[in-house]
Amino acid sequence: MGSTNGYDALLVVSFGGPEGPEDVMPFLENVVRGRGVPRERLLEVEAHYQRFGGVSPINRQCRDLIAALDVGLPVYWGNRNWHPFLEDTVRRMTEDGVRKAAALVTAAYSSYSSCRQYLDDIARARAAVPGAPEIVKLRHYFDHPGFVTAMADHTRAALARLPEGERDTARLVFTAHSIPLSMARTAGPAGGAYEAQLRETAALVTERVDPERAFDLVWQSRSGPPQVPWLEPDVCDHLEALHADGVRAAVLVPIGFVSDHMEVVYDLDVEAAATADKLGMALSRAATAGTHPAFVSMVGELLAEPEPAGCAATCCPAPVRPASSRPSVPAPGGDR
Ligand SMILES: CC1=C(CCC(=O)O)c2cc3nc(cc4[nH]c(cc5[nH]c(cc1n2)c(C)c5CCC(=O)O)c(CCC(=O)O)c4C)C(CCC(=O)O)=C3C
Ligand SMILES: [Fe+2]
Repeated sequence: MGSTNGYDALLVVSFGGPEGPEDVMPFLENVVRGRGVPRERLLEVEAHYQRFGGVSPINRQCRDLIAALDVGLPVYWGNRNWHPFLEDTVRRMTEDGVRKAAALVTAAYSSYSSCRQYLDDIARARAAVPGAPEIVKLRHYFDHPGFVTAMADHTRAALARLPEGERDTARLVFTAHSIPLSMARTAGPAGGAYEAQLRETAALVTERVDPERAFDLVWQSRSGPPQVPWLEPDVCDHLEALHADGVRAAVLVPIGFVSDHMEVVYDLDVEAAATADKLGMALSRAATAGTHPAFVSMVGELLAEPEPAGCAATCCPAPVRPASSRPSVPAPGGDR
């Protein structure tokens, strides 16, 4: 396809995840360094990973997406929290003579966690490698027709998997990762962008699937200390509330994520599924965008767009954390 912006490579930037039992704790420590996540929560999450043999599905999904891409450029892959680390990838790109790469981040929305942290980690990796290429982050794609089409197709397929008698009245329940309220308030140029963008995508998907149907946006995977307020309601509490209102069936649509990684397969397919089971509700979970052809084509379309202006330095600032949650000694590699 070539590129109008002088890109000579595409860099896929993702979260990273463990690939075996012994990777799990060091990975989790990278993720939560300086973030004030209670130890008990960490051990709980460790058990989620160990239940799946210590292997997060996210790396396989990144490899599958990269294999499906056909953008006429060399494609590199680097993660924030596990191998292949961004810094190692940027070093390889530099050795290969890459001058200007476009970055596709596997997170579609604005917020500190889903945008700024990726930008910071790209900047840190570039700073560590002399002669590193310029890296231009592609724009947020939450409302791109490729992403919306993929999610709409997967939502229709999930509806079709419900028992026939429940399909017409099933509620669409869109989910995304909860974030602290302080982070939600400062997301995007004017604040509130994470939730507003998610609501917009949920509406766009619903419009394509069945404009008459009721839908909700709820949250999953909350962590952090209990006294810190995060976006609510949690998906499992919401299923209880729907049940109490007489709703008999729901389709969970994880629009907050682009692949069926651990937060999706554990928090929805294990936990939310158990809640629905207990309540006697029919539940079906839509696949994430993954390697849906419309999502794959979107990447080529983003590369052909005029070069994005990029986020202002003041956009999606790091949330102020309680002093007790900050490390007293900076960790090697900095505050990821
Ligand atoms: C907005 C958002 C996304 C979506 C955007 C994006 O995709 O980036 C996302 C994705 C992901 N989150 C993931 C994993 C984890 N997130 C954690 C912790 C946290 N996530 C947060 C936010 C988000 N997270 C926040 C505010 C925290 C609290 C700590 C902090 O303030 O930073 C923890 C620590 C344990 C825990 O506390 O749960 C883990 C293990 C994985 C990998 C899954 C796999 O391995 O398959 C993925 C894709
Ligand atoms: Fe997370």
